[in-house]
Amino acid sequence: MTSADAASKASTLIEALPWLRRFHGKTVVVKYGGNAMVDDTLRAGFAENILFLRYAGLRPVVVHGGGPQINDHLDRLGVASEFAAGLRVTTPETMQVVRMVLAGQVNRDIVGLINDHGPLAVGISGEDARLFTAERKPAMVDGAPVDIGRVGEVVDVQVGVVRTLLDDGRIPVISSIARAEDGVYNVNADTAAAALAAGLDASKLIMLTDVPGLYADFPDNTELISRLTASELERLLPSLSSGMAPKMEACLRAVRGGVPQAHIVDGREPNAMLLEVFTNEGIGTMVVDEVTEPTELHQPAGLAELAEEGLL
Ligand SMILES: Nc1ncnc2c1ncn2[C@@H]1O[C@H](COP(=O)(O)OP(=O)(O)O)[C@@H](O)[C@H]1O
Ligand SMILES: CC(=O)N[C@@H](CCC(=O)OP(=O)(O)O)C(=O)O
Repeated sequence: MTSADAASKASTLIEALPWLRRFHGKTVVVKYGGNAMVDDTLRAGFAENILFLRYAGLRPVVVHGGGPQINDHLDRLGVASEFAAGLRVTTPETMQVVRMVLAGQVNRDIVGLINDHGPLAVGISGEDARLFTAERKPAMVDGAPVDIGRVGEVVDVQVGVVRTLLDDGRIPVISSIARAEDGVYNVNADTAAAALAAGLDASKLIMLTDVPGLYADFPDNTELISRLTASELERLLPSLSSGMAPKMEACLRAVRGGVPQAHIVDGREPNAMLLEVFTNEGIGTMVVDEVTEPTELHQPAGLAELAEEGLL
């Protein structure tokens, strides 16, 4: 290694130090989307990043989707996938497939990837210990109500099981399925992650997806919005389409629910999560509440504070 390389590596580590202190012991909910998990190298990198967060002293919680994996399975069964307002139209038969793929396949795969490095991940479904309770979600398309079947809106979150796992040093990995009085419901994973982040009083919600962030004028990709407040987002929401609508709605819900920062980050970018948490600039799109002082968000802990707390 040249001395310039060594100096640059060392300065990256030093840049991370105040952020390590700031997020030490803090809960971070990471939403892992199906489109960001289609490649083996990316999946392995995701597991490493989650472990890095955990070993750096944060309390990461994974909420996963698996839309493309559900589509593949339905395809093999000869069933067409249908979406309305960014949500899967879910018949009782489709619900069986959603549950099987998310809880039986995708959840197991993520838990296995993390546990290749040590016995930390524990997979659960949102049905377990009544983590998520849902009500049927009404949907509107072009101003008219449409029946999207067993799609749920999370109306209650019982975080006890997740806290117990975190207190035990585990990494909870959660499928976006919820229970209601009349059976199980399909919850969009962005929505589930936001509800959980608010329920846990998480310090951050990070949504990993397959775009660098929110584009101002999608599909035009010249202007990426790097930061916006909850009320700016509220005004923008009606103009958003497809996958981004539930994602940004979820960010809004998390921030309004008390989560200080919600981020959209490109899961195809190696180490995206680490760059978001441990660097001064961060990456992607960040949503914050208007009452949050920008300095509070961008100011890592000072070295003097670190020394005071015995961390230096
Ligand atoms: N304004 C926008 N900015 C960026 N992406 C957008 C926007 N509007 C719609 N999209 C689409 O949303 C997709 C991400 O949502 P989705 O496919 O549901 O991802 P995931 O599986 O990660 O939840 C992007 O790939 C992009 O095609
Ligand atoms: C109601 C609804 O649309 N549920 C989603 C749940 C999975 C999901 O959200 O997966 P991604 O995060 O990969 O998009 C679905 O059935 O596809």
